[in-house]
Amino acid sequence: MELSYHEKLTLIKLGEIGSCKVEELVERTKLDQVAVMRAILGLQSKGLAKLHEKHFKVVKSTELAKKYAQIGLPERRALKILVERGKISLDDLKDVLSEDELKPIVGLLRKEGWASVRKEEGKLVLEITEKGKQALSQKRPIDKALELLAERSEVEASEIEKLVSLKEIKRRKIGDEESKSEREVEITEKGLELVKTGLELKEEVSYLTPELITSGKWRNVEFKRFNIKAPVKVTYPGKKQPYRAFLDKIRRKLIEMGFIEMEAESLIETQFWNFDALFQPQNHPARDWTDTYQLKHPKMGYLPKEELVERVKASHEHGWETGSRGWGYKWDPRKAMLLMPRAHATALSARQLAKGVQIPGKYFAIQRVFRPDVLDRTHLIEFNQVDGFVVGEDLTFKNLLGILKRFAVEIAGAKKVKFLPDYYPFTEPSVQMSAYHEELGWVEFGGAGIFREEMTKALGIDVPVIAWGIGIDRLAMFKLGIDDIRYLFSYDLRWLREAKLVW
Ligand SMILES: N[C@@H](Cc1ccccc1)C(=O)O
Repeated sequence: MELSYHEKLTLIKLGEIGSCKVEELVERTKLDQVAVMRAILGLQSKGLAKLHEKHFKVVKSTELAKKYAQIGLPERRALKILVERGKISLDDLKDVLSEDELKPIVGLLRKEGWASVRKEEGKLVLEITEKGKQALSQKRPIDKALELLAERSEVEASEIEKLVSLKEIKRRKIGDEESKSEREVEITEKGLELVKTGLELKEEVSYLTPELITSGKWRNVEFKRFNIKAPVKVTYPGKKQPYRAFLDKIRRKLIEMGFIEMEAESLIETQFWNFDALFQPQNHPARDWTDTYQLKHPKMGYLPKEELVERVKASHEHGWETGSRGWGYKWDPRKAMLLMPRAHATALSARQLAKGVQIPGKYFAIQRVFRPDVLDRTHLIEFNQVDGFVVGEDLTFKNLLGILKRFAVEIAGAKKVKFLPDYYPFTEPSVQMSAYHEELGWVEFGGAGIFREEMTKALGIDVPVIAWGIGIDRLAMFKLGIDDIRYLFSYDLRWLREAKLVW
């Protein structure tokens, strides 16, 4: 049987006396009250000790009791005078009794049979009796009760009641009644046996310290077991915003998979990087104000170095050196300069390719993007995309599907994936990917494809680039257990405190 150090110590001490009050065990073990109680309860649950709770009444002495113990009860004080003088009037008692005490004194003395009472010349006269003469040297039960109370200040009611009634104590205002309980512990047969067979009392420690290790003392101590299932007070330590934590986990995963994070300096982009560099024609309907936001002020930004702009222009107009015929229209640099909040994270991929990349190389970005929509439970005008690409000599469409599948498994925890043909102006071929989620069913996960040569060549890349863009907010909703996408940005303290992130 496994006993804690406190339990062992308590059991050994209890074994020495068999049974005692909890307080006594506190004294004997030199542990604090809480530790002893916990040990006793532990021993009790193992059948080694029993805790009995006793309820009883006590009488607590009052200030008056202490005073009376010194100067004597009123009737005794009166008796003293009587004994001295033999015969007195009430006035003679005024020096030794207060007004309150004076009132009932005649009745008291008579009841005790210590004095006879007569009227002489219209005045009450008290005269000592034989009994009265003896009384001074005798203790009545009430005198004994008073002594007890004065001595101990708290006496078990049953003890007092052997002398006088509690009613009498109260009437004389020398004691107040109070209920008390006392806990007594008793060792059981089983406990006694265990003590007899000898318990090894090793020092128990709760914390492993450097000193314990370096001194080698750890060999001689016992490590306290923690009950990690014990209920505790709920606390809300500071933590990351749940959605932020989710995004950070995705970032971590991608970094672990060997991806390099792309930089994004701002949320604002020129149309050049959002569209033109991606071979998206200037008359493409997605460039319309209904599909993207436009910046009112300032309206325009800067284009990159001329050489690059020229290549992009040539690609759009006639396909440049790619063998493609391009889109066959007059490319307008002023349109490319318009500023907008970034509408997809693929803009960052274009920027990275133009900046230069490691070949082979893998890149990603987690980016806030903006698109006009009507806000509701499942739509926000801003959301997050994870975009990325892999660049390398021999990459094929098959590699793309393999990577996407891995993503769906690693990021979404999907068991199955499905690819459907799709269209994007910047990829050929293009696919749309859906991931099967146990609870959500088929979830559209994102788009992907091989970047068109008209795009990559203009950006200075001569090898295949496979690319994808994934929307992760629906996944976040699921992981965070919410059914309203607006909650991702909620200030609701309760949600912020309690939202769980199970990866
Ligand atoms: N940018 C596309 C996704 C995509 C990225 C890269 C390649 C193909 C498609 C979107 O926002 O839907």
